[in-house]
Amino acid sequence: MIEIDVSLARNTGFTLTAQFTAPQSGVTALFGRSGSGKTTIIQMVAGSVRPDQGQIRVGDEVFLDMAKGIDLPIEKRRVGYVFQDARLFPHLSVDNNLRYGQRRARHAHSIGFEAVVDMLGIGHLLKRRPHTLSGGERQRVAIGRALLAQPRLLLMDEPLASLDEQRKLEILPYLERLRDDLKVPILYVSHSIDEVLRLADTVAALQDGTVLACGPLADVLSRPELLPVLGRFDLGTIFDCVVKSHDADLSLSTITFADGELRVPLVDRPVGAPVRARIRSRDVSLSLSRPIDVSVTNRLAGTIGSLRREGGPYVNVEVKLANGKLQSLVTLESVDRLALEEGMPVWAMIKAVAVDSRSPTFPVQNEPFNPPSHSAGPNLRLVAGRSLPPGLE
Ligand SMILES: Nc1ncnc2c1ncn2[C@@H]1O[C@H](COP(=O)(O)OP(=O)(O)OP(=O)(O)O)[C@@H](O)[C@H]1O
Repeated sequence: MIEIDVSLARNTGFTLTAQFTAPQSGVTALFGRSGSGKTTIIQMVAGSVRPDQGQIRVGDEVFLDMAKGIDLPIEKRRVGYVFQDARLFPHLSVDNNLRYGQRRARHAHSIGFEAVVDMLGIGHLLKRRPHTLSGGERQRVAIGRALLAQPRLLLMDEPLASLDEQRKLEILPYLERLRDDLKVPILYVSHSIDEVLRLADTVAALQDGTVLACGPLADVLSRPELLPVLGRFDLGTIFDCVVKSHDADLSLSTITFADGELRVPLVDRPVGAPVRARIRSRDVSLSLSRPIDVSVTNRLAGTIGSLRREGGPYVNVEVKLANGKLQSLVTLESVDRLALEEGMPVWAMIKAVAVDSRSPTFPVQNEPFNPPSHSAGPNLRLVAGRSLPPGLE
């Protein structure tokens, strides 16, 4: 396990009191708004910032124990650090930047040069100097350099933050390969829910220097405590699913999870592949009877677990499914009209286009789903089996 229990009062008035544990495997995202203390925590893990009090342990290795006077020097911590900007040596070629990382390794080389170059797709860049690379290429080299120092833990501080959307999409698959192919645990700082959703196994959500929640991604991202971090309209439910089938004509896939199936916009992964589906609470509506003549594709039967009044007209309804649960954000008016109460059976309805499905293993849909344009008309006709009504042609 990675165990962090630290406190620090900055002279700027910022106070950090963070306690959480994360598995010593996979990606743990430190997620929160700007200024919540994410970077401060990883600087403490790296050893460049010392807390006033606390302990940091990674597996058997105690990095820091202020009470016992233990403060392992930076070089003995064996952590790799990737910053927002690549910070490569400008006078060295890509090859020599990577070799520099390799020379810093004080341990047996389990991560080989060729493997890293191959995994990050930087073989063709080896002779080039950093200033001739794109931002995304530079970041891939920086990651390679950090990995070749054979870290026991990789710290990544918003490694995509300085890149435009296109470059981000370019680099995400490499990060996914890193996560899946290497056994190096990663602490990943981000304030992007999309990145977290795509990369993280565990999430520690921070606000104003405290950890609001920490645990498996699906569990943490659906917790109401996350409201200040995610905002009301981004709270939701995450299901770990498997691709069951594709319907290319309709541009839809069917994915299955513990509580049934969902129809979602076509997922670019083979049948049998794992995908994560994220359903925002605001995209889930409720019905007391089995919905028949509605356009909504996905319907799940459950019972109301709880109703929680939010600010304004909103009520968050937790719907218990046979195995899991689903959050729905409705108005107080609807709660009154349907006389919703705990224990009541309901149908939860989710539009197919509202399900954001991403692969925890490989890129799926990098772009938000765009509703079909009129050129998708033939497919729509296929669904209906008849001509579209005038005006929709
Ligand atoms: N060296 C420093 N001295 C004093 N205060 C600092 C220092 N570094 C950061 N802070 C303050 O500590 C707080 C947390 O900063 P930190 O960089 O950890 O946040 P963050 O969550 O990583 O933010 P961002 O997403 O913007 O990078 C902020 O209020 C910041 O102003």
